[in-house]
Amino acid sequence: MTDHITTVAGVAVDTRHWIGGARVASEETFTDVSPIDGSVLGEIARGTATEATAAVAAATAAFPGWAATPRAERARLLHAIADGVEKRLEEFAIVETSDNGALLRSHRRGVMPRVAHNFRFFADRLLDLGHDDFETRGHTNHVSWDPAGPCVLITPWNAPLMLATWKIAPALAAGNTVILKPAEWTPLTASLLADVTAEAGLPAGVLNIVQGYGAEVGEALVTHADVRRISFTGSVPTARRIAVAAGDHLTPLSLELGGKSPLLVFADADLDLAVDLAVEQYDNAGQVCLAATRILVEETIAEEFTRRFTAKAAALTQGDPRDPATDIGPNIHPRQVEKIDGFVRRALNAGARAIIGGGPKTDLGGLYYRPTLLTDVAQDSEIVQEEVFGPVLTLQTFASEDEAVALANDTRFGLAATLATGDPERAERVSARLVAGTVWVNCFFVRDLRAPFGGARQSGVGREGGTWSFDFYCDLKNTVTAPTEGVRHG
Ligand SMILES: NC(=O)c1ccc[n+]([C@@H]2O[C@H](COP(=O)([O-])OP(=O)(O)OC[C@H]3O[C@@H](n4cnc5c(N)ncnc54)[C@H](O)[C@@H]3O)[C@@H](O)[C@H]2O)c1
Ligand SMILES: O=C/C=C/C=C(\O)C(=O)O
Repeated sequence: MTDHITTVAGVAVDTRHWIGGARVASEETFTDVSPIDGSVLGEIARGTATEATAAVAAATAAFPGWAATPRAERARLLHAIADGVEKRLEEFAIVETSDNGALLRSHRRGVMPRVAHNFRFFADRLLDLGHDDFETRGHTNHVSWDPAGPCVLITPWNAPLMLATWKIAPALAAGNTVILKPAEWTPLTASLLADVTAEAGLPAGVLNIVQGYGAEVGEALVTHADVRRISFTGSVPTARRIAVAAGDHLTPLSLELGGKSPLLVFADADLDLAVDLAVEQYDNAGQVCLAATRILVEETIAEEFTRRFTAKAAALTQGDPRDPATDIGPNIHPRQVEKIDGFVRRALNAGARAIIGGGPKTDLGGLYYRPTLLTDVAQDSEIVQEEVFGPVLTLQTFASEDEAVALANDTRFGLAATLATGDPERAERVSARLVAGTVWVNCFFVRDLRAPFGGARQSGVGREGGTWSFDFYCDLKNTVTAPTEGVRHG
């Protein structure tokens, strides 16, 4: 590493913050390590309240100019950023894989194209954004979508750039300025994005990126009085802290949190499809907020389901996420692996049985965990109620539709639910009864950015996506104008 630049898989990445259109170093740094092999990727600037204050000041200064920039020009710049991401897609993909250990083939084919799409989608949606004017006794009501101001966006490590741009794009489209605080385990692709936005011509201070720990720079950002919106994706305990911090200034919040989503498999389902959907839950080594980690199977088909699931899961290849043949890569961090294993140990001690897996895959080194399916688990047990965030699923059976729905909803979460059934009427009935922000019927992770996205109960507060993103990131205003002549006070 020289002059704050580190080279990751041949790609030069600046390790400093990006504040007001300039690179800014901190006195202290933290070490970013690759989960693939434990190698050091860089010494990253460790922000404090000083950098948080500077970033909010830069975002505040840039706000009036950006807010006044015509929608068409804002949209053009967002498309230019998408072009830049697409042009450097391979670099983004390999750097993200090095940093968080998710599959390179997923980053190439799915995740990084989605990053570009996040910008394109919200740019286009901005141009369509409107509201029909309406009349009240001769007065016109005109609704406008005013930009709100500087937005603090705080994001996790499991899909770093995808989840960051899912917030950055609508916030910028809306005419706001942004301060992003990426997760400290995955700081790199956000820094590359800063380069791309500069090349695209985004004015200085419109997007700022501060690196560092949540308890330090993160806390300083969410308590800042000049911040007009906070959007957070991460865990429930952190969300609680942020909500309390935001309470001081009553800063509006959007929270996208954890889950313990069910996969309901009815006897009338296409069993191969159901098994495919279940095995898909090991994607990203189980580090997916939406993952359907509680498999609920109708008891008459449980044996056959388990047989096919076991065969299918046995064919999964674990290993280096850069290898195109790999299906499951490492988990993010030794702490995360310890946490996953703790959940599994306690479940086994409480009487659970591991149908597959049940521990780390030691021959690959410390961070790989064997895909695990646990059965004989009590509904009120920790393993059924708490989010593990690793490749660990539970299997329970049900005897009736009512029981299936009762088990599915018996959780403090409500992010998503998936059901497999061959009966469209059952699909409709059950979907209507499930508590979840998204329900997938005979499919999983089909995402359309026009749809509302978020969770019920402790899976979140508010919805983002499509118009809902603009609802959150804008200060909606209604202007009521009297007729030029005639009526006053109606
Ligand atoms: N609903 C969704 O869309 C979604 C998507 C992905 C992940 N998740 C959830 O995220 C969690 C995993 O991510 P994680 O472990 O990085 O979560 P986390 O809550 O530990 O950290 C998330 C972010 O918050 C920051 N942070 C921590 N303390 C803070 C504080 N006091 N003030 C401000 N910022 C602070 C962290 O630095 C990080 O950037 C899981 O629960 C998962 O379900 C949810
Ligand atoms: O791990 C969680 C993944 C969340 C996905 C999205 O936020 C999305 O697809 O927009």
